[in-house]
Amino acid sequence: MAHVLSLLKKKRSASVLVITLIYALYKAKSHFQSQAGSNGTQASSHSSRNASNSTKRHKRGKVGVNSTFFKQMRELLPICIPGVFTKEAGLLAGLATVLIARTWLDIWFSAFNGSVVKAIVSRNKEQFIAKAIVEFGFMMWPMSIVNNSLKLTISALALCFRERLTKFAHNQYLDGITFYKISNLDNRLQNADQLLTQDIDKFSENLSHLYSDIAKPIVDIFLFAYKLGEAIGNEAPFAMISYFVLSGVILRSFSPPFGRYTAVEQKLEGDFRFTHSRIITHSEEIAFYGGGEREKEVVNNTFQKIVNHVRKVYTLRFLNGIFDSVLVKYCATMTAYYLLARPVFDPRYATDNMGSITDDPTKLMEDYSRNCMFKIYPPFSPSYLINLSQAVGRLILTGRDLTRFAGYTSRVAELFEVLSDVSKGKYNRTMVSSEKETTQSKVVDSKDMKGKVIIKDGVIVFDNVPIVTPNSDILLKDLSFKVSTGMNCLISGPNGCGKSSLFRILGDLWPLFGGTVTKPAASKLFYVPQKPYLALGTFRDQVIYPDTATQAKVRGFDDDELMKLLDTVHLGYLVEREGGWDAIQDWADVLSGGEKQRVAMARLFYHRPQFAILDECTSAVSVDIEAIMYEHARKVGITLFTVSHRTSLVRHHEYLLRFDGEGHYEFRELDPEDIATPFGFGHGKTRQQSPSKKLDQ
Ligand SMILES: Nc1ncnc2c1ncn2[C@@H]1O[C@H](COP(=O)(O)OP(=O)(O)OP(=O)(O)O)[C@@H](O)[C@H]1O
Repeated sequence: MAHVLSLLKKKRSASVLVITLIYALYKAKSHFQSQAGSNGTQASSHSSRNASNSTKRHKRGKVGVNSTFFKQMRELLPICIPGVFTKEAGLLAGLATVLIARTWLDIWFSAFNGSVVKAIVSRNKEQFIAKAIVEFGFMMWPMSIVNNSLKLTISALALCFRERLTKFAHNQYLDGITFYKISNLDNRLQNADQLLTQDIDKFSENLSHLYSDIAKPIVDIFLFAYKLGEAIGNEAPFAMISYFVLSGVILRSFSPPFGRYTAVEQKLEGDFRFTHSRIITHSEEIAFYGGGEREKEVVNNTFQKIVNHVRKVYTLRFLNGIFDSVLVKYCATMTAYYLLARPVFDPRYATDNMGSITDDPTKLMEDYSRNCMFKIYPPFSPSYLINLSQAVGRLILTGRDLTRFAGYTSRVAELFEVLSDVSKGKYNRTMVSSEKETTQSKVVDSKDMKGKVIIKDGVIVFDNVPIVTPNSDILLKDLSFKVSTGMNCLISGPNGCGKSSLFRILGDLWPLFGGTVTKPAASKLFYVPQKPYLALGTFRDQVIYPDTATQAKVRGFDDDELMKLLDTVHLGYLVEREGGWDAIQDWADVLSGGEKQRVAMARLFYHRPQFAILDECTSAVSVDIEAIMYEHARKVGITLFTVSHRTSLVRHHEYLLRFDGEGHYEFRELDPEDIATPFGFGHGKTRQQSPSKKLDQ
């Protein structure tokens, strides 16, 4: 009686332990779900752009193995495996062959091990040598080759998938100016760089494993269930599989949404990476300001968010893992012991391969070891039951890992969706209303724009064109002016009034909401910014960017011709100083501010467009060199639009386009008075406009 009571007590404490564990898992899951949600929101709250990301995530709902996941996979798989006669399809076929070979070797090994155990138990030395030395010595080669071929094929497949996806993404991202639009007009993606580098890689890696993680267990389940059925009766594999299916269902309903946590983690990693890349990009400015401490605070805060998130995920994985192991491993082992021992203890269930009453002990040992004994040679297991359990267990764990994979899938699919939308001219943007302090997501489709573009040489005409920012703020309601070849135009106005925005519309960077723009083809317009972009490559590449050396040669520019361009901007000394045309340096660091601006002017003379937009691009150049460059531009027939506040530039221009920053502008001929008071407002016709308003108000 006392024994029964103590057993009952033990059972009760075991049940209490299990209930406590399930409760802890449930609490941790719900606590963490709310944390993960706020994490995503917190990480997203530092800008309106990020706010949209979190809104988007909420709208998209749970990241997991659901209909969205399968839809995303249907879109991504044809990119990874574009056809039957491709390298990827070949590798998949190869992988299937290797997987079948692996299963065959597992079956061979189970039978082989039984024979070795029998040889030992019956003290049969000849049989032992024939099996353990000769047969195994021969078979170890195919085992080793098959195992390593499996790893090789999976790695090759992952690389092929990554290559396909990355090249596909690059083709869209770097097609035209999609890369600009993704970060300036659409704000669904925050870290395109991370998506293109890390997330595609992780997705490819997981996808390549997925095939073997699903295909191999399925093949194994059928084969080993058949073999085990032969050995200990057909109900045994059926009972085992039913048990696993049931435990899989229980696990699925209790498992936290690891897929969503993976997506949040990737986003936090992207934010962290971004804070570091900003420090590298702006190192000089930060150093001058002595901003190290401030930046440290920012990067540490961003990093802390990752640490908190990952720590919580690990905790949850720990609790989930305990529950998993008990259910999938240990309870399964108990069930397996029971099924295996049944033919031995109950003659009704005995078969020729296990538990027959006439069996001698060595035969029983051989049968037992073949059917059950635990794994001794990873990764080959000598037992049907272990192989079967492992196959089902692997399938269940793959199902669980699928949620993590769904996280990567959702990020990569979102990248491709945004790339496709943006390249078709569809932007999704969160508008921030300062008056109502609200954010609102808005879809803009370039096809709905009423603006018209006419391509024509020798003239730039803006006819009632509104200057509207991507945030739908109207800087100017309708702008009209006409500049023909040879008529340089000076543009002035206070900061933020829309001078550069005008050129963004002219250069097709921003959509044209209305009116008509007449301009030459894009190749006949050239933009020179205040901070010139210096490319990776040789010194020659800086002058001819974005052409290549071969294209420059085709255009008739050898190094002597390029030297003449450099002499025009008084930079001839640079070639020798920097070690020749083929020298490769970090040009943004090596050249001074004025030198960079003069290299950009040499680049302008190399391209010799019909019209050039000079956006404060000579601010660091002395007035005399500036004059030489302007005269040269006129000599070679480049008509200039100059944004500048320098009075010295007035004499190089015929027209003035001036904004007052309150929605008004004037366009008129420059007259001698302007040299003294250059940008006096009101000499000519002034267009009155209401100040900045939202487009749809
Ligand atoms: N990508 C963008 N998204 C939303 N608004 C923008 C974007 N780029 C610029 N703006 C807004 O458009 C307005 C005009 O900017 P723009 O760069 O044209 O000014 P600017 O006249 O060239 O100023 P500055 O003389 O300082 O260079 C500013 O209020 C700016 O905040």
